[in-house]
Amino acid sequence: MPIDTKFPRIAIADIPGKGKGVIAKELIPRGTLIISERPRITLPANASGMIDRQGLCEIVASLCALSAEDAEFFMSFPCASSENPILGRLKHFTPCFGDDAFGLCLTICRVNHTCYSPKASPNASYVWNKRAKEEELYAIREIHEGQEIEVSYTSDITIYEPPPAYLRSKFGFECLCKGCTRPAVERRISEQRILAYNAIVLHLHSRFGHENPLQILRDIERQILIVCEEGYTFEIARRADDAFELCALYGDATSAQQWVEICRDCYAVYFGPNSELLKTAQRLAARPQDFREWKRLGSRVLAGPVSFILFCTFQ
Ligand SMILES: C[S@@+](CC[C@H](N)C(=O)[O-])C[C@H]1O[C@@H](n2cnc3c(N)ncnc32)[C@H](O)[C@@H]1O
Repeated sequence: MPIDTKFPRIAIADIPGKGKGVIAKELIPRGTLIISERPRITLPANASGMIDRQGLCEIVASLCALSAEDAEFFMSFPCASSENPILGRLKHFTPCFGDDAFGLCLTICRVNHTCYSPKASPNASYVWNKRAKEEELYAIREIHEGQEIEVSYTSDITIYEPPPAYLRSKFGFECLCKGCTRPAVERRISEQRILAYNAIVLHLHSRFGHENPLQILRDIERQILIVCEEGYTFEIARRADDAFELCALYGDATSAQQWVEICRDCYAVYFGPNSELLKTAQRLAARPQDFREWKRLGSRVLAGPVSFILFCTFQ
């Protein structure tokens, strides 16, 4: 039986094989702020890697200050019998809050992980709101009533390591998402494609000014198509940012503006209205000429995004 929370659009429910999870109680449109939650406990970031005796004492003191209800909630997180009952549970609370702390949010920490894959990918993302000092969870896709809300615990594709190994070593669980439970051959194909993608984007910037920029833009479009097929929707923003830079280096205001509008719209959905990335993208969309290296490589008409990229961006 799902348990209601103080956030009206969601409930906590049992998810087969994953313990508890968060489900939508109603249709949640893309871009919605689903949860905004102040951590009950915050700890310095260095405590998240190696917790020493002093760190453990601080954690225990913080846990003792929880209300009986919150303490019970904390204890309901999964912990293997071989693990320390506090440290084993704390590993569920590692999202970083800003650069300097990690914390325990009682509801957001119930959100399970899914890898990016052609079968399924995250429908939500979390972000730390520095001003409000709250962790926020945004819907990055439309989420249907009854659907599980899932984020990725491994967001950075450019330091790609096959997610199951990373999850095992960092969080100590075997991932049961739709991507990881695909046949091995399908997973291997995806891994090869992502590795090839990483190799190409790693050298993208060093090609600027040395190769035909139209060819580079075509390569960027091809890479965007690959990541869309593999479910890594946020990569669209990263590559659109590269394309924006290239067009701005050649002083093509129209194309630069179209590319940075993609970044702006992705950041708004992924990071909410307060993000610095969003503000920068909004500023550059209004005046691409403010790019710090505007026209450094000359003056040339390039190309904006083709329609399939716009289509992928708004899925
Ligand atoms: C942050 S907690 C999420 C809430 C947790 N399911 C619970 O019952 O409280 C992370 C833990 O949830 C489980 N989990 C999350 N995503 C999973 C997945 N894709 N496959 C299997 N277990 C998962 C693992 O036990 C993991 O250590």
